[in-house]
Amino acid sequence: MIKHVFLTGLPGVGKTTLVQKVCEVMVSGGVSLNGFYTEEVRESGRRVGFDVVTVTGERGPLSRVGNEGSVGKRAYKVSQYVVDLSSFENLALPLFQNMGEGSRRVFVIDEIGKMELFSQTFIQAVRQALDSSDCILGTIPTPKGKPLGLVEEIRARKDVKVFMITKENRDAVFDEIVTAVKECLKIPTGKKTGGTDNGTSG
Ligand SMILES: Nc1ncnc2c1ncn2[C@@H]1O[C@H](COP(=O)(O)OP(=O)(O)OP(=O)(O)O)[C@@H](O)[C@H]1O
Repeated sequence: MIKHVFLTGLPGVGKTTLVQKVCEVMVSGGVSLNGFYTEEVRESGRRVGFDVVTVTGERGPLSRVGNEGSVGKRAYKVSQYVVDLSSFENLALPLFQNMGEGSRRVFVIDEIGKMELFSQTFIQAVRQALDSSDCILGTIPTPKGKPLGLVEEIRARKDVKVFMITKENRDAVFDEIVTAVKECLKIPTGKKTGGTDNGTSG
């Protein structure tokens, strides 16, 4: 029985767009939504960092091009970006406070990547969320370089379905993702279910 759905794939293949489209369908079917997206921030056509944007539209910086000094004590670097962990935690962590209290709720976690994983509190919150009754619709990076502990845990769970997204399959796989999320929420899909599925589709 699957409880959560994650999309993986190379940067820019369309994971966030798919999550947003799936959420639109779910909301129009009466499902409530919580969680956050990560959005790139551009200035004069150049990427200068990433913002965290909650599903209700609150926004704050996750990272910016710069040096550690510009963020203060709790700053970490990923490539040329300095991660503003306090800002990330202030915006993202409160969203996890009422996990599993609503019925038929999708919790968006876009994404669980290197920047977000500097926060141990976030890691603990995601672990709790995985064991709550909310359906997580999240994104994780493709395996590359050093394994990211929590991401490996997610991939290994029997109650998680992971879809591998490519530019070629991103339109075709949409209906399958909607069906998987409905299964997590126990919304009838007209499709027979059976056994556990931890496969990587696509
Ligand atoms: N089905 C689609 N058809 C056309 N363009 C698309 C489609 N899906 C996404 N795009 C475009 O591709 C770009 C990247 O999409 P998106 O941000 O969803 O990718 P991503 O995989 O989430 O990227 P990242 O890993 O960097 O967050 C965006 O400009 C988006 O508008």
